[in-house]
Amino acid sequence: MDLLSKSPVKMAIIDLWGGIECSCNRVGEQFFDQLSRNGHRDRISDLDLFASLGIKKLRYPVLWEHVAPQSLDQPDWSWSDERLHRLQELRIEPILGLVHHGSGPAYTNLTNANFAPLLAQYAGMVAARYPWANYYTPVNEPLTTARFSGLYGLWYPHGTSDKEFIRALLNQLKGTKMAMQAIRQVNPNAQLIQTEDLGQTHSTSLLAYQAAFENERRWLSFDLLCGKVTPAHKLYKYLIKSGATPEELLEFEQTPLPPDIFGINHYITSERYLDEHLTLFPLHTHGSNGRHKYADVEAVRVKGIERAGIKTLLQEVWQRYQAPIAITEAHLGCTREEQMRWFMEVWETATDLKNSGVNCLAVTAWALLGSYDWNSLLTRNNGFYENGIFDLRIGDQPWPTALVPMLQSLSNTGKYHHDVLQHKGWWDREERYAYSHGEKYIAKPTHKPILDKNQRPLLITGGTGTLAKAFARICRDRGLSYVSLTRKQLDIANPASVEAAISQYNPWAVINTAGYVRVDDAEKDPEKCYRENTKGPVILAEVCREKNIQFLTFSSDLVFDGEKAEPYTEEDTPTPRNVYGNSKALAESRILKILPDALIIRTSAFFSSWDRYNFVYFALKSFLQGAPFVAANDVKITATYVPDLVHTALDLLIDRANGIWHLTNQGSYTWAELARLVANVALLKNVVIQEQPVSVFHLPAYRPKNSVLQSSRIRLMPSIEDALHRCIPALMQELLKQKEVIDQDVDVLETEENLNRKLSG
Ligand SMILES: NC(=O)C1=CN([C@@H]2O[C@H](COP(=O)(O)OP(=O)(O)OC[C@H]3O[C@@H](n4cnc5c(N)ncnc54)[C@H](OP(=O)(O)O)[C@@H]3O)[C@@H](O)[C@H]2O)C=CC1
Ligand SMILES: Cc1cn([C@H]2C[C@H](O)[C@@H](COP(=O)(O)OP(=O)(O)O[C@H]3O[C@@H](C)C(=O)[C@@H](O)[C@H]3O)O2)c(=O)[nH]c1=O
Repeated sequence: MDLLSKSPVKMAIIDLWGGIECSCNRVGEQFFDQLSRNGHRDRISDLDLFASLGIKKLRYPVLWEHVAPQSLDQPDWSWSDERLHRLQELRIEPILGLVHHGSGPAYTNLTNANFAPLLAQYAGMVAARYPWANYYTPVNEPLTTARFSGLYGLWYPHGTSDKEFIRALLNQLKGTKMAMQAIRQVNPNAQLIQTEDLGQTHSTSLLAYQAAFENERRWLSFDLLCGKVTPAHKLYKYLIKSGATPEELLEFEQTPLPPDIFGINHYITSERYLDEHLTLFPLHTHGSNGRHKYADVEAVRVKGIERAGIKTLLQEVWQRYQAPIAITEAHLGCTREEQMRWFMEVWETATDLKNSGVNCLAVTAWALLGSYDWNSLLTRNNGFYENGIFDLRIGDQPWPTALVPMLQSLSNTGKYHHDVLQHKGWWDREERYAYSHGEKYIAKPTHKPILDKNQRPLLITGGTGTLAKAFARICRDRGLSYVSLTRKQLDIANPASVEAAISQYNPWAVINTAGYVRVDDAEKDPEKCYRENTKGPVILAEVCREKNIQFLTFSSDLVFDGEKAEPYTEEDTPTPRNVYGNSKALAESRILKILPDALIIRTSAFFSSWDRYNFVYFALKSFLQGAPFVAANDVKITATYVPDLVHTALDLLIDRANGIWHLTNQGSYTWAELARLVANVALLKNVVIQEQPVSVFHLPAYRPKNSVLQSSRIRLMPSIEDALHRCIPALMQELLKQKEVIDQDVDVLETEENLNRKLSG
């Protein structure tokens, strides 16, 4: 047998690199510093976590603004010495970043002629300090930084003209060339990995000229460094008109310093769409180029626009420069499975290109620790956090998300399988659209469940229940294959019924939302309550253990007796004082004995606009009816917005979290205080809330005076007030449709028209 012809073609494995979001941009006199925000500045142990991913190289900051903030004569190398030494021990090759969306220390800035020579001086000092370092990105994304600092006025020196934009760009690129020359004085083998954000601009026919301009401009950093900007270059005249001198352009042409590796940073938002039909687009997307006013939106949201996508863009880089390429930033701020799908798409594309002859070296898992406030383009400290490969909102150390085992497998074998990857990412699904090319876009919500026979689904029990319906809805939105079974289809307390359903659907995880939730009825119907809340979940746990299936189930704040003055955390021992609470506490301990990997989420007091059996709905309905609302003022709880609970539970499940977790929205209120907050958020005046001790309700089941849940493990659930602002507009719409609930006393007109305007902000 001729082995050669038979042996399968050995697929090349590209390298996995990593990188920390380390922007240090200046806005006015304030520096926005990601390394301080993500705590890496004080947590060297992160480097060991990064090493565990199997990364070969790490984009690592030795920022000018950090080492020499006052002057180049007083550098402080202590931080970078310690870190680079540790990287050497960990055999991780650093790619040293000297300026990352910054304008340099306060004694320079992007439009200052001293920027380039001072940067070169700093770079020479870095190379002298770390002569063994072989890879450098002196300035990350000079074009993006020049746009934000010289054209859009967002970052220092806040320029808003082509002149300032081009000056900022040329100074960064001159600085890059001089920096590499200074570095190569010390280490002649030092390589330049020049990074740039790469996208493509699409448009209406009227704005095709602007799109063409932007599609040429995107190459400027690379073209200038490669000496391609000759008088024949399409943007040569624009550069001269914008203040570049023929001499300085000639110098770029005659002394090129091409990147050794072209670093491509590509985001789902990198591709843009320009459209002059302003009325079709929200105000915040409107802008102008001084000639036309138009909206600038993500092309991925526009129906009728064929995006180039990462493959085509990388092929364009290869055709244009015929040089080694690496994806130097692959990151998507989104839910867990979407982050995994995005990275896998970029990884597989780069691998295919490599195997089709494009010299694609690596993909960089970017923002390993996540990033802060990119939704305000790093101009505000609002604490808006996007997790990365590690999530900083879980645990007291960076929490390894489901992307960690994925990257470990990719760096090892180039391959990885997870059931959530079998589905298209939102960027390829119909529901991504918000606009249409040249006409108003009418969304067509898709309600069909996602069950694809090639995918192992999530199996949701208790299908007719509040939580089950919310899981189904959100699984659809997240493209997660699922099957939701009602009691009739799957009785969790009947072993045969459980075996049958699990063999039929072969789920990768079981989400048990089934249960007996009538707390007061349970006092006189304990057997049924223990059957649904204890026996059932234990049977599910046993079968999941046997079949090596993940298991998520829900418990309650009512496992506690409320005697404690402070909030209850996961460390507190359950002390139930009613049948319902006891049934839940019993289930928790038995399940964790059987299946320590089970994920048990304790939560409390649901509210959402997707059901009518919750306290917020009752209160709002009473207020609109002008009826007095009686609320207990001696029972303190934490309330839970069901959509937030479901999203976080799914992320924890995909991350293979286990044990007991407290998941409620942040904040604690008495029921009376919660009712008042509801009225305030709904902007309802003249409501009557009668504050009474809970005893007036004569509830058969004991209610703890304090069942406030707090988590010592997770800090990502939004506040109750924030959730009410997202819940109440839809709930009001729902209620205002019910004519009978309207009472003149509460200014209905105010309510309907103005309220929705105010509530939707
Ligand atoms: N609601 C809340 O505020 C809180 C709820 N929880 C917990 O969250 C989970 C979901 O609660 P929620 O959605 O509000 O409850 P619902 O009452 O809305 O839903 C419970 C579902 O479980 C089903 N069910 C009950 N027993 C079985 C069984 N043996 N086999 C299959 N299905 C069964 C019920 O079916 P059927 O309609 O046929 O009875 C119902 O569809 C429960 O475990 C609850 O204890 C925790 C804290 C707060
Ligand atoms: C309806 C209503 C309730 N309340 C207060 C009093 C009392 O403490 C509590 C009782 O209401 P409920 O019966 O809805 O809540 P309760 O049964 O206590 O709710 C529980 O449901 C189970 C399933 C859980 O697991 C718990 O987390 C919790 O949410 O609400 C008022 O103050 N005013 C009202 O109008």
